[in-house]
Amino acid sequence: MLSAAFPQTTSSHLSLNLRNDSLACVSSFSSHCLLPKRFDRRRRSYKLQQWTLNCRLARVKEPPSPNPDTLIKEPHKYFDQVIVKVRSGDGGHGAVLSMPNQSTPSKSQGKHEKEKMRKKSSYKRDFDGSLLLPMGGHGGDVVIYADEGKESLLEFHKKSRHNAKRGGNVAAMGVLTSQLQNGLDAPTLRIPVPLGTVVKRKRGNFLADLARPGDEILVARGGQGGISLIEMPEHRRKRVMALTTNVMRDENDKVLVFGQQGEEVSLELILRVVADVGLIGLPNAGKSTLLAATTLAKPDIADYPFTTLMPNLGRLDGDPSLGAGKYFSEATLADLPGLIEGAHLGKGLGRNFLRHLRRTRLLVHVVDAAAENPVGDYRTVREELRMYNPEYLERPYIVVLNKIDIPEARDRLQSLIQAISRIGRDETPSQSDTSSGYAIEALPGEDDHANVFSSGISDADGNIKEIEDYPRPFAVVGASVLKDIGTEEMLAEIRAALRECRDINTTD
Ligand SMILES: Nc1nc2c(ncn2[C@@H]2O[C@H](COP(=O)(O)OP(=O)(O)OP(=O)(O)O)[C@@H](O)[C@H]2O)c(=O)[nH]1
Repeated sequence: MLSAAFPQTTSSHLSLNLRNDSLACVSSFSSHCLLPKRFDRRRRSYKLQQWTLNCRLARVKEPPSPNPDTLIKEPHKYFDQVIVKVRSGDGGHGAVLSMPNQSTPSKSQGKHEKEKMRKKSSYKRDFDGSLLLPMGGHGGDVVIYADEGKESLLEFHKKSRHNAKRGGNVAAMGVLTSQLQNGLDAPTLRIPVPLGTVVKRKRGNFLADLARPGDEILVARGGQGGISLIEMPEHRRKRVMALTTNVMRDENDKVLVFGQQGEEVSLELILRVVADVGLIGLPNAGKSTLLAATTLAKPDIADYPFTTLMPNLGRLDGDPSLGAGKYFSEATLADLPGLIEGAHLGKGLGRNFLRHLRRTRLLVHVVDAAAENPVGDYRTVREELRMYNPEYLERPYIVVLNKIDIPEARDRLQSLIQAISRIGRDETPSQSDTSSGYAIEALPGEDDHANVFSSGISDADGNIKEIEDYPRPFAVVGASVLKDIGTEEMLAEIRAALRECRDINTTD
């Protein structure tokens, strides 16, 4: 159970423990938990005090796939997936106006007085001379955009409703004057999300993949402002209609004065980390320590599992030995939360985290070389990847045998390197293998699990492929990222593998 693995010190949001067996929601953290109020069977969600958690059952087809029966009944907390409701602003109202009482200038009035009167009635006019009547302000649009400064979707769990402002009304006292202005347009509500956020309609329609800084999408258009109408007694209408068509004929016309309503949409935001390198391994292997040692990132590090609950990103500098070309070896590293056996079935939040691998082009397997069975641990993680999406096993990767500052690890380093190097197909991935596996961009709208049963899990004869049937690592290196032993060699291997991936990609 994940609950057993969570330490007391984890933040309050971890106190949620949601089981979705038999579509029942149970809390095992009784002292911390927000208790569910009721289950909405149609939406498969529970309304909690402030949060809506979606117990989505994975869509599955056939063994060895996870299916609703085989899914591990673990707490699911979608740190990187959230439903939000946005509402654009209503349009401001126009006004029902009457023409001011104006006496027609008599012949006896002087030129000066006539000019004064003309100025007084110099209403705003269109190019054809017709009167321009003021309009209500446009309601605020809602735009979601990718912002480099944002790291997670957590804030949307706390605040899931976002409303744009309504447009301003025409501020009129009922009489048309030349000073009348349009109602103020409401500002666009711009909602920042982390790079790599996929925006979908709640019912599944793909809208956008905000992968690059500045990518944005208009998700709700603000309502149009209402128009203004001139109210005139019947006998004077003819004259005014020569000036404008906006003359009120009967009471029903008043609906035109009201601003259009804004639209409300429910959206699903899904974060897929955009990184060149994905760090994977069992909890406590030292992934966060590796990230902190090689980049400026400051992930939480502790000697209990699941310290990392959100992918942390760090920027790896280029290789100085490459001179001007060093920038080509710069890369973003993502420290992904630890995988455990059964991750592909949802255990330890595994399915949530595994999807972050899809935009990486190199995997770095971090193995605790001081653990009881490092080779077994390595196999466990490979197996989880295979079960989740076998194409991840076609991706280039290197293995870092970490913690070699510990004597037991150091003593068996060579035998571990040999054992791990032997596991897998004796070739580097071919171009045909990589054409699908290395793709850094996901297909828009493609479901995360859509590839699980693609050709990768079985060979041409339909035989299930084992770990041994997938490529071997580019390199297996020993290091202690904590004590800075072998870090440079490890970085050199990561950069070399990255260059290799780039070369493969450019020849595709
Ligand atoms: N002796 C030794 N300890 C290390 C080394 N690298 C990491 N550790 C320790 O191992 C523990 C776990 O390290 P993390 O970096 O949090 O491990 P992780 O893989 O990110 O763990 P999760 O967040 O659970 O996935 C911490 O106490 C680290 O100080 C190392 O090279 N040598």
